[in-house]
Amino acid sequence: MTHRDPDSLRARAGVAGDPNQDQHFLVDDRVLDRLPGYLTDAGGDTTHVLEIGGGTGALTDRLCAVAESVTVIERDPNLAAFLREEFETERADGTLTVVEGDALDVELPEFTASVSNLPYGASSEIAFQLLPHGHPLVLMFQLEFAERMAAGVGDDEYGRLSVTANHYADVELVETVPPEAFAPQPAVDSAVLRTTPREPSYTVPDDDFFRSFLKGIFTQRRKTMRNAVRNTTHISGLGDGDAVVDAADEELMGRRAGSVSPAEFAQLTTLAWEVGKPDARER
Ligand SMILES: C[S@@+](CC[C@H](N)C(=O)[O-])C[C@H]1O[C@@H](n2cnc3c(N)ncnc32)[C@H](O)[C@@H]1O
Repeated sequence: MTHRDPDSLRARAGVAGDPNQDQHFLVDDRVLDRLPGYLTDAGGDTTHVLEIGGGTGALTDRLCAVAESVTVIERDPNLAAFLREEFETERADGTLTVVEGDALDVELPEFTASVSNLPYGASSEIAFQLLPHGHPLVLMFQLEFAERMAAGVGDDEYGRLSVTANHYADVELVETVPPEAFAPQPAVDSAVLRTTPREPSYTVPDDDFFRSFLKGIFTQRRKTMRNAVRNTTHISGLGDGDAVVDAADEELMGRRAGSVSPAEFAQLTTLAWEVGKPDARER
């Protein structure tokens, strides 16, 4: 199947792309052609694919070819107007809906999967808004961020982002993408992550407390867990860090956060919730 040419789309839209608005359009056909495959090869449901940040529509075009329906959200009014005009046929036959607005403000439609080349300035917020929906995602990020999301325990990049993302899904880095694949070119390499939703193998008593506990601990990743728990009660909201340290496993308290698995963090969170008097319990 022939697809719309990314350079012709940019020419018809009459835009160069504004890096200050996170506008880096994909112009490499091979990368564009591979992106929907990361979803369909893994059996992802293409009934309703959500794309965040449509730009000039090069990816939108590829998604319309594989999905029953697509909704694209685009913040820039000029680009949203261009998408409406360029994809008039797809809109008329019900394949495509164009939503003009900020992905962090608009109400997201029901979707079965998302494939998006994310605006990097909001990629973390958008990813963590999408992950709890429990659908497969194929998302382009800055490489460094993608590596942190996909890292496993013991890896250099393992941290709060890895544990939080792993709570919702298996995360794989499927492709790194150089700056030359985009126009205008970003300053850094990019990477595509595929997330496959699943229930975590552990439970936590309160998701918000789990997140703030992790946030606190990983600000002190070079310290022992003992000191990290004690020193970060202002972030985690723990009333009594010492009680948690006293009740927790000695060996675990002597380690550093980078070697503590998501399941061990969950266990410690449960203990902290029970003995550490977190603020969140009072809500
Ligand atoms: C990295 S570009 C990707 C464009 C296109 N999908 C492509 O691959 O060529 C990100 C797009 O998101 C838009 N954008 C930036 N911030 C946004 C936000 N908060 N909500 C929705 N769209 C946003 C930008 O205007 C830009 O068109």
